[in-house]
Amino acid sequence: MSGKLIAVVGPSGVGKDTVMEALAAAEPRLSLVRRVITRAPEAGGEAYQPVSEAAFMQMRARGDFILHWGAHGLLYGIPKSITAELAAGRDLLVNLSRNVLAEAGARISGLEIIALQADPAILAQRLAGRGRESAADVARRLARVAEPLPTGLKTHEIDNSGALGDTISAIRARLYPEYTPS
Ligand SMILES: Nc1ncnc2c1ncn2[C@@H]1O[C@H](COP(=O)(O)OP(=O)(O)O)[C@@H](O)[C@H]1O
Ligand SMILES: O=P(O)(O)OC[C@H]1O[C@H](OP(=O)(O)OP(=O)(O)O)[C@H](O)[C@@H]1O
Repeated sequence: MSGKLIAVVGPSGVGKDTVMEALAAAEPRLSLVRRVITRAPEAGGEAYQPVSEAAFMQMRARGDFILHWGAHGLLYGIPKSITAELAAGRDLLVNLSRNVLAEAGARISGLEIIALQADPAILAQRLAGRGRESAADVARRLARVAEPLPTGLKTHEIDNSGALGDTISAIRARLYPEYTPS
């Protein structure tokens, strides 16, 4: 049976990368998709493939990406090779822009969406605490307005304002109905 692509989305600072790491560590069925990003290699956070803008454009022209988008002054690409991994039955976790979900749903069968939410004051606090961006970049991230989520896709809305462990249990229960919290 084909694997499912699980897209984690939500505003900057909501905890996408943190939740994805913890989920992949807890669920042996899940692997993380490594994104291609025009971000400096030393920026930290998720494991990504850092590339120059020129290299990104070349990869895009070659058709290396199944999805790509721009946000926060950066370019992001999802390698086309994920289709072979899904066909091999692997479940994959990927951090996507909310703006590419409709396209993702049209291209990839078995897409499920984890839409993370948290209170605005918590987002501000978490972004400041993360320390990856300047104060100006944090302000821009908080002001970013995304498209509403498309309808007709299998979407799980999950609140990550509380403890990380609670979020992980809630997501596992939604993705894998046979999961029982220990
Ligand atoms: N449930 C949580 N409780 C406390 N801190 C969290 C929680 N989830 C994420 N964080 C923290 O919030 C910050 C932003 O998380 P991150 O995963 O980078 O968010 P995103 O990828 O959505 O921008 C990080 O410093 C992370 O450690
Ligand atoms: O269109 P949106 O849904 O608002 O998403 C915009 C971008 O923000 C996130 O990136 P990234 O993980 O680099 O930034 P973040 O850690 O600040 O969320 C997400 O993965 C998208 O690439």
